Amino acid sequence: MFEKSTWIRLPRNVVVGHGVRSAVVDVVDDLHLQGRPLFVTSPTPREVAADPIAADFEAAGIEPKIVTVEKATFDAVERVIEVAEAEGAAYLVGIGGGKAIDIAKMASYHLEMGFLSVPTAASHDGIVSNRGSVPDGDSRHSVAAEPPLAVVADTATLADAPWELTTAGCADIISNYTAVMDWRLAKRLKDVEYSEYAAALSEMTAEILVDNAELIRPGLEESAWVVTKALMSSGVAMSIAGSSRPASGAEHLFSHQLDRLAPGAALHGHQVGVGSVMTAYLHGGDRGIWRDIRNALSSIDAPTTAAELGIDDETVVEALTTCHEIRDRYTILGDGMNERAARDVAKKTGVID
Ligand SMILES: NC(=O)C1=CN([C@@H]2O[C@H](COP(=O)(O)OP(=O)(O)OC[C@H]3O[C@@H](n4cnc5c(N)ncnc54)[C@H](OP(=O)(O)O)[C@@H]3O)[C@@H](O)[C@H]2O)C=CC1
Ligand SMILES: O=C(CO)COP(=O)(O)O
Ligand SMILES: [Zn+2]
Repeated sequence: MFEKSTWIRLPRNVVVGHGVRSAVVDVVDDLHLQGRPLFVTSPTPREVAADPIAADFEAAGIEPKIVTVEKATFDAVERVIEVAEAEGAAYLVGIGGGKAIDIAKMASYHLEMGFLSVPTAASHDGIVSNRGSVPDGDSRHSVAAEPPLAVVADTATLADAPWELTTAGCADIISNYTAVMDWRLAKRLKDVEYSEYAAALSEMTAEILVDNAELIRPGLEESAWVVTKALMSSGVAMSIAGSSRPASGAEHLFSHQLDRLAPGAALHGHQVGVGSVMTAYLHGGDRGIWRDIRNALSSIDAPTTAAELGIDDETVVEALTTCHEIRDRYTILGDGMNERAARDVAKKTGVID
């Protein structure tokens, strides 16, 4: 008997483009959301987007409450939940980079309340996904969270954000190549749950981004457009899969371990990009696609070496040899690399000297 079932939760409205920030209030209306919103933001995004959006709401007769978070922590999620309850908020709006959006996403999951994602940085593919990532003890990887009811991505705001945030978003997408290789390997060796649609979408997203790499330049609003569409597509692949598998393999394990060993040293996307160069080598050896990945990263100004990440060589080796323990996710790292093998791959790919 056929007993399979699936439940894919995707945003109902996706609005991307120049100046669409002013459409948030219309999106709320289109979704028939009633009552008082709670905006979750962080300091810079508050200035560049949350305050102007609040003014639009006020002009429409809606008085939003705003909470500003400084760090992605569970305390911050708790505080947002408390304020939402105390103020009788009807829905949340996450306005900012990954920090603000993840906190809003996780608080709304707990509150069983809808939320809207309004990214101010094209820095990673969590802007549309059903995954939230807030450090919890030693753990750094994402967990299930509320997917947004809508995403409103203003390319004018995204293009004005620091360039390295955009290159981090690009590198997060380029790393989909190795994430999918790991997922297919795990399917073959461990028969893990696998979706060919999600894998193909994730791969195609990386391919389209690489094919359009010449459009990704600082100060070009079109870059924000190309990258944001790719981030959306990658987030949708995760929602179809019901896990971060299509966009997170061993290169993400490596990055999560760097977050523990060298907190705050580099951006998520930049770390996964460098991880992807090395795990591509592990998959395909010298004739594999590791050079293509490295060249794609270089072409959009993303780091390809430990030095460019601002992380020392020994930390890279330590992360490579220990990151398989981070979570129960089978990848090319298997049950772990020894130090000699880790040093070898990092040297052969030019990540360390
Ligand atoms: N859910 C998921 O699947 C994923 C989640 N993540 C999580 O996302 C976070 C990383 O995302 P990231 O966006 O880099 O982090 P942040 O939200 O911390 O943003 C990075 C920096 O950019 C600033 N910023 C944001 N928007 C603008 C803007 N328009 N102009 C100027 N500065 C701006 C922020 O300012 P300020 O300091 O004032 O806030 C901050 O200093 C991590 O917490 C990570 O764990 C990462 C990958 C996937
Ligand atoms: O960053 C992600 C996808 O790009 C989410 O992956 P993780 O589940 O490994 O945190
Ligand atoms: Zn990522």
